[in-house]
Amino acid sequence: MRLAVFDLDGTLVDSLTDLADSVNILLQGYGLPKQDAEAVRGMIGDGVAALVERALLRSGMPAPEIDRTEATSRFMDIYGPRATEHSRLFPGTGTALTLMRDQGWTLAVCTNKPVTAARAILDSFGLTDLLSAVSGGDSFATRKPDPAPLLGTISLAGGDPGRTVMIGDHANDIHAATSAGTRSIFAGWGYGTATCADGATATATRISDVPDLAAHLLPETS
Ligand SMILES: O=C(O)COP(=O)(O)O
Ligand SMILES: [Mg+2]
Repeated sequence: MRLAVFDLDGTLVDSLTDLADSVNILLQGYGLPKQDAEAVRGMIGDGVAALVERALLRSGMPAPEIDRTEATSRFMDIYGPRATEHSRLFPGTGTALTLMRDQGWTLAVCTNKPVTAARAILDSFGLTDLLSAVSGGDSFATRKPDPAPLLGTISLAGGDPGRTVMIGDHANDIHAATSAGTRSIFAGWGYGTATCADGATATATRISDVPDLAAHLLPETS
């Protein structure tokens, strides 16, 4: 079988506005200045604790004046209920995933976002039934760029790294794929910068290009 493992934020879902709004509600609660969405965009990709840490630092609040664990839990309380208020699938996502599933691909998600939030978001967009495995930043002992969560997701989906392609918008996704021995497609429509594509097997500019590109990287009969 052929397996396609997708990243979530910046790859399947444009979640920037809800993440930025939640960051700003958190900062406001601490009496700190707001951050614009473009700044928050560069903070996404290493999980929620890193996002909170970066936002606090950028707002001028160095450790240890605010308890980071408490701030992260506050953030999740804020973000949880509003995670799909403005978030939308990138155009063509549902069609691309359905097409790949119909072409015989097994599909999975490996995100650094906490898995409960990831599952709720995937559910709200009706994607859960298409996916054989979903893992988050708290599903395994480590997060991307470590290959372990990707390898764990591949195993949960019943796949094999040599027959897997990872699709993601961050250098973490590409590095995890390289270390895990999978092919990779850099999601050029997401939140990463051009250098995040370094080392990727291929780059796509829109998700609608992924089915053909993935089939080219992993032909059915190879
Ligand atoms: O939670 C994050 O920082 C981003 O998650 P992602 O791995 O889906 O891009
Ligand atoms: Mg991402």
